[in-house]
Amino acid sequence: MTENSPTAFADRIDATGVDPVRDWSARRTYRAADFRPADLVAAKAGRRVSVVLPARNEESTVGVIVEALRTELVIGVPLIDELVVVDSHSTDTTAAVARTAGARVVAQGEILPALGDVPGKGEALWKSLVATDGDIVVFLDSDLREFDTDFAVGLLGPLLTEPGVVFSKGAFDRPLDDGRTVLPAGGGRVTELVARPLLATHWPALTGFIQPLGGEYAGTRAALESIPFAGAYGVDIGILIDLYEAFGLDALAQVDLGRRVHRNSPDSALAVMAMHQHLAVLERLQRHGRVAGAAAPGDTLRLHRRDGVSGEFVSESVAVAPGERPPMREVRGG
Ligand SMILES: O=c1ccn([C@@H]2O[C@H](COP(=O)(O)OP(=O)(O)O)[C@@H](O)[C@H]2O)c(=O)[nH]1
Ligand SMILES: O=C(O)[C@@H](COP(=O)(O)O)O[C@H]1O[C@H](CO)[C@@H](O)[C@H](O)[C@H]1O
Repeated sequence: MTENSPTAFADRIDATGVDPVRDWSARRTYRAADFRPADLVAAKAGRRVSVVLPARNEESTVGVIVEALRTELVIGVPLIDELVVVDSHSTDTTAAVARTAGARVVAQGEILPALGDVPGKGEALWKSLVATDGDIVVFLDSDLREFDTDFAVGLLGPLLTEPGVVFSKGAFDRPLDDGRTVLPAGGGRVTELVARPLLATHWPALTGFIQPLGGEYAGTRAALESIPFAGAYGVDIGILIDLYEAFGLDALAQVDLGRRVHRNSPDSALAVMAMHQHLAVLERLQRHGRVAGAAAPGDTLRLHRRDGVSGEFVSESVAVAPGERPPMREVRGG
């Protein structure tokens, strides 16, 4: 148990009105613009940085992302020491496009073959730890549109400059591409309908994370190699929960990366993704002793939006206490 572990961390507003999540957010929310690549190169102080892109059938976007990272943050300034694409059983030209753009491409199935291979993003990220050697590892999705290398700079910022921070997660606006146009909001459907309510119920301390499922995050190798990786799309929420349980909230940070546009899957695919969240959370409820009765469930849903005036993210808390009524026959004395 760390000084910030759940049993020590007052997960909800206490009697004095102190809101620990709001205090954490004020202390550990950064902006990509807070960090300059050249300053971060100096801050590396001998540490190596690996950037990993898990990619399954991303031929239309992976090349642009790799080329931008290589041009600006490998050749332009030596911030990134290795740029690796994990080819996650693609059936298109993802591997060739990524290689041509300058990435080292590793086939997911060829890493740790003795341990077999499980389809899914979680396997790609877990195996990437074997295929890379950086002291800090940055994960970026390969289906991003409008990619900006500030995503990597921002995520590396707190890890290279804030002692004690072992993990940083991207925060951003989530437009929704409905196939005809890109709507300004509406993305992050599994986040809003599944992950955020699950965390509000079981891990209120993590409700300050604006995008708990976003695929853009970074961690120290030591921290990432100390926790299990949930399979498939449960990996993202699993890493967040397990690093919180192991290192406490103040070791985690989030960085405002602006706006994130990616390929939006159909609802049918999101149902499977949603089930991955439930399975990852259920496993962690048991593992971290948050079984029923160990702690009162959260009763507040913290919603985030970008303020039109300040341009900063603001949050509002909605009380959620549905309660329950007893069987009517008991009320009637039956
Ligand atoms: O089996 C898989 C599934 C997904 N991905 C990658 O993981 C990232 C996030 O997946 P996806 O875009 O399908 O999720 P979404 O962002 O739509 O929730 C993308 O770079 C995918 O190419 C992967 O490497 N292996
Ligand atoms: O945030 C979400 O709800 C989902 C789906 O996003 P959209 O509704 O398609 O914008 O996307 C995220 O979730 C996946 C599962 O954790 C991550 O792997 C993806 O990187 C992330 O984009």
